[in-house]
Amino acid sequence: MTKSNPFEIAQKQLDDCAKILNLDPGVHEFLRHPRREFHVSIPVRMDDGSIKIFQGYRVQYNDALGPCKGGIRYHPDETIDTVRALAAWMTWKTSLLGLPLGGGKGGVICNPKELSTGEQERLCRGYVDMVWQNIGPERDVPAPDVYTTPQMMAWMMDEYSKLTGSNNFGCITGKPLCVGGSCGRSDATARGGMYALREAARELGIDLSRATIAIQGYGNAGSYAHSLAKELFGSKVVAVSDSKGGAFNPAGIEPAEASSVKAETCTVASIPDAKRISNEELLELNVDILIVAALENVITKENAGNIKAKIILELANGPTTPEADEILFNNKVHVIPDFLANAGGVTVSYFEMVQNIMRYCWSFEEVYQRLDERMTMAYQGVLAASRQYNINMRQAAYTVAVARVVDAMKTRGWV
Ligand SMILES: NC(=O)C1=CN([C@@H]2O[C@H](COP(=O)(O)OP(=O)(O)OC[C@H]3O[C@@H](n4cnc5c(N)ncnc54)[C@H](O)[C@@H]3O)[C@@H](O)[C@H]2O)C=CC1
Ligand SMILES: O=C(O)CCC(=O)C(=O)O
Repeated sequence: MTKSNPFEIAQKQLDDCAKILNLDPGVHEFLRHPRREFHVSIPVRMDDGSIKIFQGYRVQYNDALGPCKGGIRYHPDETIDTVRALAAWMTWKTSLLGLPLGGGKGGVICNPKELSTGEQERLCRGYVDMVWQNIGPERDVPAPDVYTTPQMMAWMMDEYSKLTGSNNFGCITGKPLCVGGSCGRSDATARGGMYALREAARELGIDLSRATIAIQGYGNAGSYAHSLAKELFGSKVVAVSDSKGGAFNPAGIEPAEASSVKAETCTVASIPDAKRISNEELLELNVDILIVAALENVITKENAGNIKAKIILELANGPTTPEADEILFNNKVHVIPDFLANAGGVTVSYFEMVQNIMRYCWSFEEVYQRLDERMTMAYQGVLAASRQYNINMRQAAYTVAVARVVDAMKTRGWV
């Protein structure tokens, strides 16, 4: 099976939306491509004294609604097309949530698991050295994504501050609390997803306190989804997985156990008393809710028909291909699409920017309440559009988000 190109998928999704909105062909073509992108070579002094060159990218997809915003991914399989797709999805995400921000994304081809702490720090500073003139609070504000951490954001913020000669905390989000981070950013992606899930369950008449859940991916998004599903709803998580495989226990898996096993063995697959399963098997389990929280293209036309969950919460970006979307819609599986489901992260990143610029420090309660309001409003808006046009939830999210970006472009006189 050939691996689908995420940017071609993002473009196909936009093409479907252009038809529904009857978009002007020129406007449609403009939105199919990033406005600007940077390709950089980053020299890093390795611990053995050698110099290694890493390839990096920053894509600024569209900034009609405000400065670009989006994470930086470190991954050995990173490609420019993955970054382009992620930057496009960021554009629709910030728009859908009503944030005064555009969409961007960054990436570096590397495996941080193979780098020492010192090498990671030099790579983070080197990345900023290459892009600092093109980012910043008024231009483009990066954040964490797959295999990047709050500590890395702190090094990047520090490098940017040194280069600009001021304490520029608002240049990057997802920072640790002691250097301008926000309460609630660490679990924001999963928490926002839980608020959307609560709305969907209410709509479908599913009692979350009795629901069973399987979670693919056990990093920032997936592990917090596990603990929050238990804390907020009392749901039973029966399966979890990461890049090394999965574990299934119909009696339920405790978040504390999964986290401690992962800390000790580097994988959740070795949880005792659980059956080892593959990532593919996890997707097809007989559960009420499937949470995908790893990478792109995991739900495809090959496996979509075998999915038994009633709700899919897409905390990952781009986990479902367009062919799979059609199958899921026909099978009445309620998909909470990525740029709605995982928008909690960028929403609290936006709160972090606001606090940095205004020198505020909001409490956890203030952050949770503001996040809940935005996620609930976004979910209800998408549901209403899906009913109005009889389209799936992803197409509905696109219609709301793209219309706002087009309106801003027209008002600014771009098109
Ligand atoms: N961290 C954030 O604030 C946000 C993250 N996302 C998305 O959520 C997804 C996960 O990101 P994070 O949790 O931040 O990353 P992370 O780096 O904290 O964790 C990634 C997890 O995915 C697992 N994984 C990697 N390859 C896998 C595979 N082939 N099969 C199964 N599991 C695999 C890893 O083992 C790890 O547990 C990504 O799609 C990311 O773009 C979306 C919005 C915000
Ligand atoms: O927090 C942010 O600014 C963006 C997070 C991100 O990369 C995403 O939502 O995919």
